[in-house]
This record gives sequence, C-alpha cells and structure tokens, in this order.
Amino acid sequence: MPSGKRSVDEVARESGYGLDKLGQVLPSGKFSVLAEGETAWGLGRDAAARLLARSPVPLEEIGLVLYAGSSEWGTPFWSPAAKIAGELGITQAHCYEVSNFCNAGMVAVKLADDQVRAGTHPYALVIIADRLSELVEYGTGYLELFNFADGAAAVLLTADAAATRYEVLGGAHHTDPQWVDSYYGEIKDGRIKVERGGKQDGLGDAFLDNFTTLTHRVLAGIGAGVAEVAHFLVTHGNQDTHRSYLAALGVDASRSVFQYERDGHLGGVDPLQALEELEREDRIGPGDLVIVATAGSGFTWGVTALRRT
Ligand SMILES: CC(C)(COP(=O)(O)OP(=O)(O)OC[C@H]1O[C@@H](n2cnc3c(N)ncnc32)[C@H](O)[C@@H]1OP(=O)(O)O)[C@@H](O)C(=O)NCCC(=O)NCCSC(=O)CC(=O)O
Repeated sequence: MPSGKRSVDEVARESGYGLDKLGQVLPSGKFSVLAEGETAWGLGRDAAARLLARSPVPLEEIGLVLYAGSSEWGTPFWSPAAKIAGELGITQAHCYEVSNFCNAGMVAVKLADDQVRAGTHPYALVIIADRLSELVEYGTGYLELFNFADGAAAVLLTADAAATRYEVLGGAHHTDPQWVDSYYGEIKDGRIKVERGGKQDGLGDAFLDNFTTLTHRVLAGIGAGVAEVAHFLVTHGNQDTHRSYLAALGVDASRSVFQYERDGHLGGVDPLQALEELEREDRIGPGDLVIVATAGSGFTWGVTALRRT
C-alpha cells in the first residue's frame, strides 16, 4: 500500500459535497493514495519483491511478467512490467501490460494460469497496480469516482499443484460496448483526468445483470452451484452494487468481505485484499470455492472461480 492518505474532509472541501453524501461513497473516512515520490509501478515492484521473498523461486524460471491495470502507468510509452522485471533480476521472461481497468488483474491471472498449465513457463508473475486517485478531479462532481484509491498486489502462478495455495478453476468476461464512452481520459494541465461522457441510465442494472449471468456461467462450467461457494469477493466500486449482487444470488452478506470501512476502491487489488482478510481471519480453509466478481471501464465484467487447495 502507498504511504499517503487522503481524508474525506479534503474531498468535501474540493468537491463541495457534504460529509453525509460522501460517507455513502467513502465510509472509510480516508483512503490510500500515492505519496510524493511514490509510483504505482514502484508499489507493484515492492509487492512482487515481498511475494518472492516469501515464496522464493529460481528467477530464471519466471517466464512471464504481466502488469495489470488501467493503462495509465504514470510514464507513457513505457513498460512497467519490464521495469519491475529488471529491478527484481528477472531476465528470462516475456514482460508486458494487460489493460482492462479494474478487471485487468483477474484477466492477467487467467492468462498467466493458462500459460503455466500449458507448460510454457514454470512460473508466471502478475502485478496488479493502479494510480486511480491521481486520475480524479473532485471539482467535476463525479461522485461515483471519489473512492478511487491507489494500491498494488502481486500473484505468483505455477502448474506445480503441490506448491499452490489457490487453483484457478475458470473464468468468464463480457464487454458491453454501449458503455464505452461513459468515461474516458483527458489531458488537463499535463495530467490525465477521467471525464464522464453523456450519462445514460441503466449502468447499475448492467453491473447486476452481468455479474449474475457470468457467475451462473462460470459455476455451470465448473459443475458447481451457488450453494457450494464459500465466499464471493466483489470489486469495491459501490457497496450497494455489491450487496444487490449477493441478494440477487440469494447469498448472505456473511459469505462476502466488505472493506469499505477500511479504504477506498483499490482497482484490481480489491479482491486480493479481501482474500488476504479471509486468510488473516482464518475464515477460509482447504477446498473452499471462491467467486471473484470484477468490473472495469469499457464496460467489462468478469467472474473468476478459485479453489483454496
Ligand atoms: C452503480 C452505478 C453504476 C449506478 O449508476 P446510475 O447511473 O444508475 O446512478 P448514479 O451514478 O446517479 O448513482 C446512484 C446512487 O448511487 C450513489 N453512488 C454513486 N457512486 C457510488 C459509489 N461508488 N458508492 C456508493 N454509492 C454511489 C449516488 O450517489 C446515487 O445515490 P442517490 O440515489 O442516493 O443520490 C454507479 O453509480 C456506480 O456505482 N459507479 C461506480 C463504478 C463506476 O462507474 N466506475 C467508473 C469507472 S470504471 C473503472 O474502471 C473503475 C471501476 O471499475 O470501478
């Protein structure tokens, strides 16, 4: 996590919104942001370095390094995946970026998993990092973006079943291009900021329809039902959407993880933070099935099934 924090009071001052309204989007009261001198790729490198210290593998056996996020890497026309590989001493890998906004992390995990399962590489490293808070202008009044925060995570994949903590069972993604211009970047005073296109009704319903349809599709694909899922981890874009999705599946909130009181929306890192909380609180055990629901601009929705080994 970055070392900076931004308070909801600061957002209130800049946006003109009252604390009551902001509390709906930012119940944590403060959220993680990059401090002066910190970068998203630097956080990603640190997350990957800690992961490799905890689970050491021969660096020359890492054949793939994917950096997943929203494509605003901080430096344009540049590869954060290659930079991180260089800094960590990974010299035998193909390194590139996967851009699918807050859905990119699980896309990259599935791509990497497919490659290690196919025997293409012994190990693959996925780094998920974004600098979402830096893309928001509070003065625009686009309240739905005010929880955008910064963070990073790293995942190591291998086909060696004895060495894995989670198995990727399957996934499905769907892009509905009618929403493509809902949000787009614009350069303002040399910085990229998120602008909102003409507001159409129905995006909330599209979240719900896509999350539930993809969940049923993925579960059917692995021969499981909703009742067999131990935990549903959902992107932290909007907690009302999160709760509506669980309700639509007939799933009690106790089978999910809510970190809205803890931080803002950390992009593709949200479900990994949630998984870490399940581990820390000893709420997950061998054999547990986990469904991860993610979404990103485009709009794309994704559902991934994992099993704790
Ligand atoms: C669910 C929505 C799609 C609903 O859109 P609608 O057009 O129907 O309605 P709306 O935007 O006017 O908002 C409806 C009500 O939800 C509230 N609301 C808006 N955003 C919220 C949020 N993040 N958390 C909690 N509440 C939120 C509004 O204040 C309003 O409350 P009231 O009715 O009380 O006045 C959207 O609001 C939303 O949650 N957006 C967050 C996700 C998102 O759009 N991200 C954009 C970047 S995509 C990306 O790449 C990052 C990512 O994936 O998150």
